Amino acid sequence: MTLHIPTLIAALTLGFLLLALQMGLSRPSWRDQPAMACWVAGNWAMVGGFLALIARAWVPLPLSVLIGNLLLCLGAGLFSQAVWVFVTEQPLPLALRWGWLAAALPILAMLDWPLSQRTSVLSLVYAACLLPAVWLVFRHRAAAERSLLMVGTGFALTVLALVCRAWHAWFHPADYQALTQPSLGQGLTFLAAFLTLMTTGWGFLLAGMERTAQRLEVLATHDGLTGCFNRSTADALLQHELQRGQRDELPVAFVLMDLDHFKHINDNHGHRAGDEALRLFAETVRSRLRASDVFCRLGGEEFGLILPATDEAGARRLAEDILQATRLIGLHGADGQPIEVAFSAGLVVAGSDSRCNADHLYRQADAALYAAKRAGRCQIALAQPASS
Ligand SMILES: Nc1nc2c(ncn2[C@@H]2O[C@H](COP(=O)(O)OP(=O)(O)OP(=O)(O)O)[C@@H](O)[C@H]2O)c(=O)[nH]1
Repeated sequence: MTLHIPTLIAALTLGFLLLALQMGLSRPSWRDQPAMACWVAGNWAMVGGFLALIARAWVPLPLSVLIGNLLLCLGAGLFSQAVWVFVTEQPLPLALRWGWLAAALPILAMLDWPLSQRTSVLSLVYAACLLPAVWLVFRHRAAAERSLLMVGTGFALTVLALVCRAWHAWFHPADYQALTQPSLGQGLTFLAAFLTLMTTGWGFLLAGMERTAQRLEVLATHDGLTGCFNRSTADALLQHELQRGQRDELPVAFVLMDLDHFKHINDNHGHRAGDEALRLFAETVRSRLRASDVFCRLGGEEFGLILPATDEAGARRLAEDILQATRLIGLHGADGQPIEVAFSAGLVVAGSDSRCNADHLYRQADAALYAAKRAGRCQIALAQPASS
């Protein structure tokens, strides 16, 4: 059995071309997603590389070898760079970019080498271009999207196929007299290397969609400014925790916090300072919570804390601690003036035997908060124990 190499090259060229066209046509510009833009560029480099290899029937062989291999090397480097940008959200380190350029230089020196030796060395060069991406994906596997793990695995298989091709070309030079020579070994390693590389493109697209879906989910459930859960998520979580508390016979505390004289911060120091106060307050609170506590922004400068398995004494201790820490937030206005940040809070505890619902608890906490404001602010008021 042999594999017809010109047919393989034509099929792979078409495959990369279709992928590049689909990615290019699905969006006029990937400028806001540099990783995808990089992958699309890599696809075009692959198409160009294969076309240059095909063109050896009409152009001088050294030109076809030089341009074809430079473009294939560039394509592999761009795929690797796309994964790097996707995972780290940083541009590729300069040293790696120069490293890839240096990796492509031996092509110049190999123009008059026998095809078998050139194939062997170039296969290792392509593999080296992909290795940083494989290393990066598996290093970040815990945080990486599942589809990105498929990309990393695809790259690893490509590297393996390229190493096999390098080995095969070195030890079976008779199979590599010409690129179009019918040979099972040459055809299989060629097909395996470039087919795995092409299919990682679909995995990369899926990883991009997976990340977009995750970000949309965070946007739908969280507040963009502070990173807290938003109001609708808070309502659902409070109801859920109340039901769990009743089932497990454990109390659930709810603390409703409202920043004091927040309008003054906005009016005197501007909305940016107001936003910064909200962000710093959220950070201060978050640094004091247990993993099971739920922190949410209920609107404007009003925040809620849902504390499962927490009694009144525990909730009050935590709220006092947060109040003290909030007063130590060192925020300054543009004029250098210190900005005082403090809050008033209403605290309510749903006992393990109470049957109250989230609305009821919220109303009680709100009444207690109102009492704290009327009593002079910067304090925590306790509501009557919640019951149905
Ligand atoms: N900077 C900023 N301001 C906000 C945001 N959301 C709401 N606000 C402002 O927060 C202010 C709330 O003012 P008030 O409801 O009078 O509350 P307050 O000044 O804290 O008064 P007390 O609660 O009685 O102490 C309003 O000026 C809103 O415009 C936000 O996301 N960023």
